[in-house]
Amino acid sequence: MQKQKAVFLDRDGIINIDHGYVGHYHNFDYVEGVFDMIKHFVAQGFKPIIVTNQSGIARGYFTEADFLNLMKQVQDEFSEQGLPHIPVFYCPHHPEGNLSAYQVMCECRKPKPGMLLNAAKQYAIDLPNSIMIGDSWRDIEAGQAAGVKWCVYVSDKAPPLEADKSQVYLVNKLTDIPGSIE
Ligand SMILES: O=P(O)(O)OC[C@@H](O)[C@H]1O[C@@H](OP(=O)(O)O)[C@@H](O)[C@@H](O)[C@@H]1O
Ligand SMILES: [Mg+2]
Ligand SMILES: [Zn+2]
Repeated sequence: MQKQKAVFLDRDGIINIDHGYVGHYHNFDYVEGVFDMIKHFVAQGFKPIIVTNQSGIARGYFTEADFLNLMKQVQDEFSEQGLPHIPVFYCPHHPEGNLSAYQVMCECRKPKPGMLLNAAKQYAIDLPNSIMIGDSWRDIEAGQAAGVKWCVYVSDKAPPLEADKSQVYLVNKLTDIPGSIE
């Protein structure tokens, strides 16, 4: 099967403003410019895929059903905005979660690359030509561990002192992401 390059997208802080454990659509505010940013990468042949830590589920702040319902509404908005369906890979776990079913040291919670590797298997993704965009350094580490070509760190916070900043674009906000990344 022909492999395709992906743009892996963090959710909270990239798709929506990270108000902290956003589990319901009434609290879901889209980041300015996010639809155009995704359209831009789609036009360049990247398959958008969301990879998101959702420890709010393990912490009992909202249920997995709440999350899935929220993401259905987000997909409806993507479609309204002329975007394709965007696959979502999520990690509901946390090692200190309150709900035992989700209280695990899993392989999918970023900075581990599990969600990106699963997506790559499921969608025949060309990881060495893919991109990871996130607002937390753990997103960048997940992308680097998965072997993507470039990462984009969207934050006004500096990377950690010991960070490996090779192949990472550092931008303050989404609309500062360069038009072409290679
Ligand atoms: O940015 P993504 O991966 O899409 O989702 C992050 C969220 O699950 C939450 O992740 C939490 O981190 P902990 O999971 O508590 O370490 C905090 O950063 C919250 O502010 C944030 O809303
Ligand atoms: Mg985030
Ligand atoms: Zn997990």
